[in-house]
Amino acid sequence: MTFADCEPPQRSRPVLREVNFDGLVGPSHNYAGLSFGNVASARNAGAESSPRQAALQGVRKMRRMLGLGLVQGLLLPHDRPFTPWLRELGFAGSDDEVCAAAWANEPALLANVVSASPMWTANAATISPAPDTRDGRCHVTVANLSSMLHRSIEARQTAQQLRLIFRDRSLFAVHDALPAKLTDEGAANAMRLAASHSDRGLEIFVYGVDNGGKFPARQSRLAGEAIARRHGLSDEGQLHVQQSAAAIEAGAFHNDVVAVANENVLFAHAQAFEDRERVCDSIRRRVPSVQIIEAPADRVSLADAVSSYLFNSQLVTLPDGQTALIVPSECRENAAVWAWLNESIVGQTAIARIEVIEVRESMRNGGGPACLRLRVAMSDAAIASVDQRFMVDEAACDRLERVIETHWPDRIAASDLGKSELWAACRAARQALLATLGFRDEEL
Ligand SMILES: NCCC[C@H](NC(=O)CCC(=O)O)C(=O)O
Repeated sequence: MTFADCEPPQRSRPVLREVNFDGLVGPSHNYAGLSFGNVASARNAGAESSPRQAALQGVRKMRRMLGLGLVQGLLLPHDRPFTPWLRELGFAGSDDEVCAAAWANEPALLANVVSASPMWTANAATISPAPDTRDGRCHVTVANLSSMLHRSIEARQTAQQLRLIFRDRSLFAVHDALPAKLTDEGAANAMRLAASHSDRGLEIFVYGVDNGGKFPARQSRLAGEAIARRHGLSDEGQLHVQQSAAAIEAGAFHNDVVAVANENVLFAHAQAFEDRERVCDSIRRRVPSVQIIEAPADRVSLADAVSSYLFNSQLVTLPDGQTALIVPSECRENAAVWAWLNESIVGQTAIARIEVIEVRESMRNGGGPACLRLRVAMSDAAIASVDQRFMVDEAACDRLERVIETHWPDRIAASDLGKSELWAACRAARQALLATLGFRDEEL
């Protein structure tokens, strides 16, 4: 059965466009090696970071998207070091005393509340656009990110921002994070396939299973099922798929390291899913117009997919209807990946065009172009309803660059994490950003 068979014809169906909300890289961006199973994070543990370069690379990415005619939004860095969390663990005194005591007690505790990990907004929430849901609203579930300690701290502040952005409750429903045992990493493990953004879609939830491998599975099946239920998806409109154990073992800690979808195009590694044939058959049955573009393992190994982040590209529809793949520059540096893309993909498949962008600072923590954005398909009325301080145009990029250049630390070395100068610089930088964008203290 396809959607066309079971749906009444939709009258005056609004046109939806995708908005990408990029996470602005926070002033505390550093390499503390906190994400077990994320090979880039482990490899770069202890290296010196450049928060300023990282944030500027992010703004340049937003400019590129605007230049392509796409709609761009942003999510803000969280309060760091996040002392309320340390206080819950019993540390007391002034903010600096709390941080110093945590550092002296166990440096990793402080590293957790300093991490700039909210930049990867593909993990902020899972989105079900309006055409997919029973009540016709766009549903949003904040991710609990409970697999990794540093990321489990994010949900509270993320929820606060998403409620500010999606404030019109006739158009949006923002749900709190699921209970921690239902590990949920948000949109990085969800894909949507539909004839177009405006049509009713098939939402694919990809979960992992822990079966004695060396790396943890970070998304539970129960989380995807709970999200589908609370968002009001139909049975035909959801599919729950197991990520392949081989992909997790190769370092694909989220599905978006091995697969990405846009409208009716699915771009994936042949070893992305546990039961590939069955998954592809169910997708083809439910979305008859789907085009599945697969990288065979003999052209692109899982190791190449993970090191180049080929599938962590943004797959987008340009205003002229063409499909473009926005790849990280690491793809151009990988001979096998670059040859396959140019010989077999561009112009030979639905992917008409490739854009190369550089987000190297984020990549070194395992976050590519797709990790840095939360995509939300919305009608123009819904776009107009969001808090416009979270929408980005060229002038906003100019303002962001100025505040980053003035306030973001140039470098952070591992030993800097315990220094009060760094904590003060991070607080001041965020305050300057909030003031620049017109936020009052009590709002965030
Ligand atoms: N979607 C990309 C997420 C990358 C993220 N990296 C990190 O948190 C690295 C943090 C550190 O090692 O400091 C993660 O693994 O969740």
